[in-house]
Amino acid sequence: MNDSVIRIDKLNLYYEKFHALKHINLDIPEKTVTAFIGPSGCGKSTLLRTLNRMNDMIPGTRIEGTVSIAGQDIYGDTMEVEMLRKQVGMVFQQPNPFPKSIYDNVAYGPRLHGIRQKDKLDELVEQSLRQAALWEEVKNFLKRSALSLSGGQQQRLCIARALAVQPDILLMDEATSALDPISTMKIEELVQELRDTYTIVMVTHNMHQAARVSGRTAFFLNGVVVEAADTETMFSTPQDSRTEDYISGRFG
Ligand SMILES: Nc1ncnc2c1ncn2[C@@H]1O[C@H](COP(=O)(O)OP(=O)(O)OP(=O)(O)O)[C@@H](O)[C@H]1O
Repeated sequence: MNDSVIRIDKLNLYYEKFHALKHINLDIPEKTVTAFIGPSGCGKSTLLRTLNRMNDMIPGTRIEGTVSIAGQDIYGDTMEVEMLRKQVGMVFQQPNPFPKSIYDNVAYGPRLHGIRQKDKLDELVEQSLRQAALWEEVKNFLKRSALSLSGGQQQRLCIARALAVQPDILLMDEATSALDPISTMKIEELVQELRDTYTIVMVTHNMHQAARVSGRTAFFLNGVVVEAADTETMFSTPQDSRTEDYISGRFG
């Protein structure tokens, strides 16, 4: 396992009185794809959101314990949330491009962080679209509305937008579940290309997807991480009978 870049220690999360995450201890290795799997409502997205403090936006949420990224406590007093979100990008289930041009979607983050020179922006836009395997399809239409793209292209555009601010970590919350099989395959291939450069954490309902693309898997049940292991080990020799029941399709 690569060195851990994210360390989650004794984490509890409450939505008002509801105890959604219970005493989570989990290390997430850098430059690896880690998959969160488990039945609906078990806390996968909730844990993912704690990693870039998206849960701050949900009123009534309270956490205990620590999450540190590259050694820094992200809930500590000195953490700047804007910088955290630059370091930890996120892609959601539904592609959500801005109603702007393809170019402006990708340039949005860099501009927000103060980059104004056209050459530099052009370079970042091209590089990000190439990394997201979309450049060849859109290079002649960069001024076109992002909303004119197909769902799969929109999702790759959202990945390009996330990569444009040069994050270290990319969070993907069921990023292919709204896509057709071919677009899903393209995103999976893309994730495999990105995994040597970025730390990727993905929530997926699809165990086959977890097995195909991740190096590490964590299995969740009722707000608890039951087991975390190398994906191959988890799928071939799960340690906990609940993991075995889930991956063999007995529930969920
Ligand atoms: N904003 C919220 N307010 C209150 N409860 C919430 C909120 N978001 C999630 N929950 C509850 O927390 C629990 C965990 O939800 P979460 O979305 O993290 O699960 P999940 O494993 O990602 O599920 P799914 O696979 O269906 O997306 C669920 O019981 C859910 O109803």
